[in-house]
Amino acid sequence: MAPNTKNRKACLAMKKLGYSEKIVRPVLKRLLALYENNWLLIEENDYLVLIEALFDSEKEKASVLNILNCLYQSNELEKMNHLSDDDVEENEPPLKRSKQNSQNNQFSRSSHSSSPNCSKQKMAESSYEKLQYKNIKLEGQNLSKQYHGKGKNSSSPLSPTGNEQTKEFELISDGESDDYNYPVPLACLENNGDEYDSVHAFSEKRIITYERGKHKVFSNERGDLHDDDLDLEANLPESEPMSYDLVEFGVPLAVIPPVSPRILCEGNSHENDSSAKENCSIFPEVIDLDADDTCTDPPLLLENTSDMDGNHLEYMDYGLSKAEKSENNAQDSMKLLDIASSSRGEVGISLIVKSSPRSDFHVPSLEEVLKQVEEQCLKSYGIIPQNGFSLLRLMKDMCECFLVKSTTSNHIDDVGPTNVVSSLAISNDLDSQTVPSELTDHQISLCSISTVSNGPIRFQNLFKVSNQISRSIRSMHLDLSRCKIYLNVDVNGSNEMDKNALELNNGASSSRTMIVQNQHYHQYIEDITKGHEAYEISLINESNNDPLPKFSYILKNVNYQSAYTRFLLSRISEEDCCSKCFMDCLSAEIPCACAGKTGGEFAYTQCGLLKEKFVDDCISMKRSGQQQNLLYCQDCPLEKPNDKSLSGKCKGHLVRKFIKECWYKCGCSLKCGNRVVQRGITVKLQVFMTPDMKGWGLRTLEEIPKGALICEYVGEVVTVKELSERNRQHTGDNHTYPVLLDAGWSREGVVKDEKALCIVATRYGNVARFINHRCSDANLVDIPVEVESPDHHYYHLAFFTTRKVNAMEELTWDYGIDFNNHHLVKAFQCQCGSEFCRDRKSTKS
Ligand SMILES: C[S@@+](CC[C@H](N)C(=O)[O-])C[C@H]1O[C@@H](n2cnc3c(N)ncnc32)[C@H](O)[C@@H]1O
Repeated sequence: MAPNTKNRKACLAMKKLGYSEKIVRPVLKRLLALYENNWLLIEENDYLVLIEALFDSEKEKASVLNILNCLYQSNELEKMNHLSDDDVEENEPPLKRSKQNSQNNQFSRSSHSSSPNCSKQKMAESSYEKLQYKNIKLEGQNLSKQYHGKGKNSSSPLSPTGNEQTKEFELISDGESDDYNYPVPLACLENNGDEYDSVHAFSEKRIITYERGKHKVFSNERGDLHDDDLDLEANLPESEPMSYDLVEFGVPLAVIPPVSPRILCEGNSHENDSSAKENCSIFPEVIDLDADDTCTDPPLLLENTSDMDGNHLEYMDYGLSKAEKSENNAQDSMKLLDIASSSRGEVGISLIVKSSPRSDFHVPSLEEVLKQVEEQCLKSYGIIPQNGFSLLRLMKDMCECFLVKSTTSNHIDDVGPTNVVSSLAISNDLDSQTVPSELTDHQISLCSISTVSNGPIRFQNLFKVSNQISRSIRSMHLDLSRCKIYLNVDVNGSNEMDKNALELNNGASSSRTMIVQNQHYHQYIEDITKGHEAYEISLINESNNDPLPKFSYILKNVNYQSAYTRFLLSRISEEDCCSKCFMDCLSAEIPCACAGKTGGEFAYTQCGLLKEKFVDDCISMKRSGQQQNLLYCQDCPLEKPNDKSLSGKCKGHLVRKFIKECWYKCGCSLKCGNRVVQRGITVKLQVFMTPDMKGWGLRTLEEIPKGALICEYVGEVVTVKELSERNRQHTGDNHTYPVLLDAGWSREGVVKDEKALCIVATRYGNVARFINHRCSDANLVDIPVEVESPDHHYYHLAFFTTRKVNAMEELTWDYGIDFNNHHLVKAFQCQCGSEFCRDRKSTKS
């Protein structure tokens, strides 16, 4: 398909969601530039990235609107009065309008009272509100009609309680959406008779529709709303035999692949790419069926030039179509961003900034520039600081990416492993205070070359990476963040080395481990999450030939057949939620209701770590828990699932400290007080084969401070009954350990085994499924986090560090196993190696 047709298709698809072509085109153009005209990425998941980008651009517009409202006073925008509603509607997509309506209602209330004199602003706001209100009403009707239609027609085995679902939905759409700004996903229900054939996801509206076989599944990001949670097995046609393979390849609900991920797999043979792929066939690569349609224009050769060592560099221009280029060229003869690689595998990023001549030009400190740009990025793109965003990281990622992309051929053998290790070891010599007199192959260097002349100023950054890296990027993990960057300044021809050497990972000079792994491993996967997590999580096996773990990576829990985790909004009382929270609660004078759960104070510090005392309390409750903090239920579901004849005498459940996340009703997510169990991992982690018989394990490649959130334990939510059923049927899962959600039993009385829940991450899970057990002195502690549930029948489990963890340390948590008296699953023989190991059998052996 020609790009033009693709353009049209995209605009049409967006039109269905209420975005006019006028809005879509510029956003699409930006995306195409960003994704290097890779339509596949844009079309994936029914234009998910485009929808997200549209939301983002709408957000920006909303803030501009606020500013405009204020400018109103100075009459500068008087003419805006003449805009008709139709004009506004044309530019405001309905999806966005309903959301903005809710937010606007909140803000306008306060602004009315705080600025009584601003009458024009008030006028603008109230007419805006009217407009918004009109829209949400209409959409609400639309939605319930659509939904009821679906409910009635659906014969999905996924909906065992179809009536209930309709009831739940009515409750939300009729009464509460207005009050609580419930982001009801309207437009995506407008199916127009077309079948959904893949995952639909809306980042803001948080709806995902997913169809498997003939069934449609609707859910929002919080998993709380309507219709069916994923019923993995019941959802398969009856004629299809239920096999694990089917499950592994199925796309579970809530898996929203943001981009088509690229997996680098290493087989035993480097030459044979296809065999490498086979090795990781559990993570099937996205195949570009439409390959002919993608823009296949070869990269444009802009100029040939040489690097500092006189090596030939090929500069390529990325991201702009020919038409855009000529358009740009008319205004600007200089290219903005060039990436170059030399025959020796060096990579250079060149950023050219044109400005008018200035006599006071001086080369600024690189640190200052980076800091300022980072701040601007955080503001402009709504990046969450906790996610560890840094410009250097971005540049590093870009270089790595470039190298990976440019070295998929078979040149790996060019450089021997010993060679690589030794040269990198030199580059990582952070002790050396002397600035090298010349840049060598094994240094990563960022050079700033500026020439002051009467003409425009040319400012160029050049990022050099050694050729060895490019050749062997697939065969080792290279952590560039531990290298130094030297700023080399060349002003008016006089070459002066700046003393301003920077380390890429600010202030982490204490951890000087260069993570270079030997080439003789059996398996390597660059990113087991396939791009789902914020950071790649690699997998490496240097120890044996064990098969790769078979599971599907998911970002949030999915419900297996009978597990019930949907909660009605009406069940959450006002004092238990923060319906009015929209800002950063942590800086509010009075903590919001969520803090009530953690003694009136937020569990987190301003910088997002758990407060030290809170961590310590959780650790000590857990450690002493085995003896003291146990609660006993009358009729314990855990003690009798396999054998009904057993007494069911409770062996005690641990009392837990809970964190309450503050986003259920207000949807304010990370901005708000207690941080949401964050799905993105903020440190680089690696799955590795443990040398001590524990199977795969998880380690960190970076130092982590105490109290940092690592990840949530994500998997299938199953009832205790279902779990024991599975255990009876299937014995093949050697390395699996379910987590029992048992914290609510003390308050709720008896929970029947049909209702009691566990999280199992054997077939579906996230990175937490690789975290091994360590008795007592583990470096992680699991803390229950209440998000949507008003009781403790269902909750999330999040892992936080109990102390500072060094790079390359294995991450472990205490499963709380009583090795002499195990509950649902047979305990393994503990190999944790802790001096406090509770498994007496294994400490003896
Ligand atoms: C949640 S999984 C952890 C990942 C697992 N090692 C794997 O290879 O997939 C739990 C399983 O890992 C193994 N395991 C975890 N901690 C262990 C330990 N301290 N000693 C021995 N085996 C352990 C057990 O087989 C357990 O059932």
